[in-house]
Amino acid sequence: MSDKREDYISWDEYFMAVAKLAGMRSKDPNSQVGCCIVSADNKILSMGYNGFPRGCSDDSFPWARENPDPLKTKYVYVTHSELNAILNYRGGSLEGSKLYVSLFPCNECAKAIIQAGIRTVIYDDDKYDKTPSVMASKMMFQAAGVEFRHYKRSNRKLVITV
Ligand SMILES: O=c1ccn([C@H]2C[C@H](O)[C@@H](COP(=O)(O)O)O2)c(=O)[nH]1
Ligand SMILES: [Zn+2]
Repeated sequence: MSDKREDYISWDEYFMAVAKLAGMRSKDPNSQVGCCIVSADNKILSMGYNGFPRGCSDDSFPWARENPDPLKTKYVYVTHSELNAILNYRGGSLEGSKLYVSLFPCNECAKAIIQAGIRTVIYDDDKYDKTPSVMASKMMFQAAGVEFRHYKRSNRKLVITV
């Protein structure tokens, strides 16, 4: 008779939780986005979160969403979680991999995802779904044959004491 645990987390729970854990590193006060790239055989290849590029200090660059001067907003500086995860990968090709992300990718990330050869996107939040950026992402994914599916929340609470 097997003594195997039965309440272990699923692959989807595991990778989305890792993506969200990465997002907890973000200094963005409004949207903390995390990403986890996984091989076709379920090995974690890379992770990323939204943040300013190396050398661009969180103490000198702005996290504001709105300002009459665009140079005083975060948007022109922040590197998105998906791009960071792609750029953080040091192993060669991401061809055929899967990408878990806590927020649906914007059009710029969609381009990078497609060009990196990532084949599947599993996303959680889709709060910007009616924006031209996300609509463009979906059109590009469909044209490029990148599958995207909404993460089905189990609503399980995972408690980690650190
Ligand atoms: O594909 C994406 C889209 C957005 N992000 C990051 C970029 C920003 O830091 C936030 C969005 O900020 P809002 O205040 O919600 O406009 O999310 C990303 O990492 N990936
Ligand atoms: Zn993006």
